[in-house]
Amino acid sequence: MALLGISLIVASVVFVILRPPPWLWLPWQSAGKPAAITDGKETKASDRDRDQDDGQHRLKADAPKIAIEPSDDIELRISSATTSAERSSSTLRQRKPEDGAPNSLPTIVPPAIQEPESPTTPKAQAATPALPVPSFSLAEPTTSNNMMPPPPLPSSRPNGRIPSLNQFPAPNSAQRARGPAPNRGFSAPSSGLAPPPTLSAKPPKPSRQVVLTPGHSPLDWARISGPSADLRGVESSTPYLRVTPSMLKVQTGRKGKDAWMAINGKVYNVTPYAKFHPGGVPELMRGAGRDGTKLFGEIHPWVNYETMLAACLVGLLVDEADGKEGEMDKMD
Ligand code: HEM
Repeated sequence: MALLGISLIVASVVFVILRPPPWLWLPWQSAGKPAAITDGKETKASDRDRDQDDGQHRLKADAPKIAIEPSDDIELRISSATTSAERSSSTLRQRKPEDGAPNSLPTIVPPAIQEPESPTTPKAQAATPALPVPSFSLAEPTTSNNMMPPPPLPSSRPNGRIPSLNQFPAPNSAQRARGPAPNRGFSAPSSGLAPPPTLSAKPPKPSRQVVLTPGHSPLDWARISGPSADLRGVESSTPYLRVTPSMLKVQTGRKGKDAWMAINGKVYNVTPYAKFHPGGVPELMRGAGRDGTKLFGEIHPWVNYETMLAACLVGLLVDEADGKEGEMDKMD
């Protein structure tokens, strides 16, 4: 008898384990985690029968407990499209299972915000440039096709000379055949843009002019050596002399005698001019008692000595024989 009772108890426990009554799940479902959403297709027939047996009580208890289990299968996708209504909408959707099984969970898609077709106030949108904006950097130069190539490097010049423009006028032109223009100097045929020889020559020597004493400026000399002045240092009634080299040689400016100087066949008494000479007295006396034509021309050929020394003209430089003839004529 006791064995029969124990067997019934064991059988009841086994039955309860195998077929648990629905009321046993209520405390667990309310206190534990929410029940998983199950699809009707996957529900076993026995479970459907059990649910039907539970009646309205089971439906009321399970209906509000439909929830979404937070799991890795649900992702939040925010669309960044800017051209449609999806721009400002976010879609919460369920990812399909990897194994290709049918989607068993419902998809929850929030309603998209419908923008009006013609908004009253236009929205500002970032203008999309038609062409890519070029960017500059100090990095290595790229070989992109839309970039302007660098300028060509200057070709190596032979002899390192600066290139010159074409010669003008052309060598075979009629203008060149007539010769250079008057008063324009002579230009080298191959000069091009090269500076004229006067600019490319050596720098001029430093000035050797001296400081003249007061009252001996060029203007003072011009004033005292006017047309009516006679600075020859001889008798005013004496005509122009025929000066021989022997006569000239003793007029050195020393021993109480005036300094005479012959320039281009004319003999001048330069003693009155000595203190007015910009080059100084010693320089002027280098040509005293001799023919100073060459020396004068080497230093300042541009000086108009004939006008400046007109009042100092003594006579003409003649040969010794011509001087003798003059002496003979004077005696006759
Ligand atoms: C043959 C003898 C002569 C010698 C050695 C001589 C020497 C010199 C020297 C060294 C100078 C300075 C040049 C300079 O600026 O660096 C000079 C200037 C000058 N000399 Fe003579 N001279 C002589 C005859 C004369 C005579 C006869 C005259 C008179 C017309 C004269 C008029 C001048 C004038 C006007 C200057 C200033 C030139 C200038 O500023 O460009 N010289 N001379």
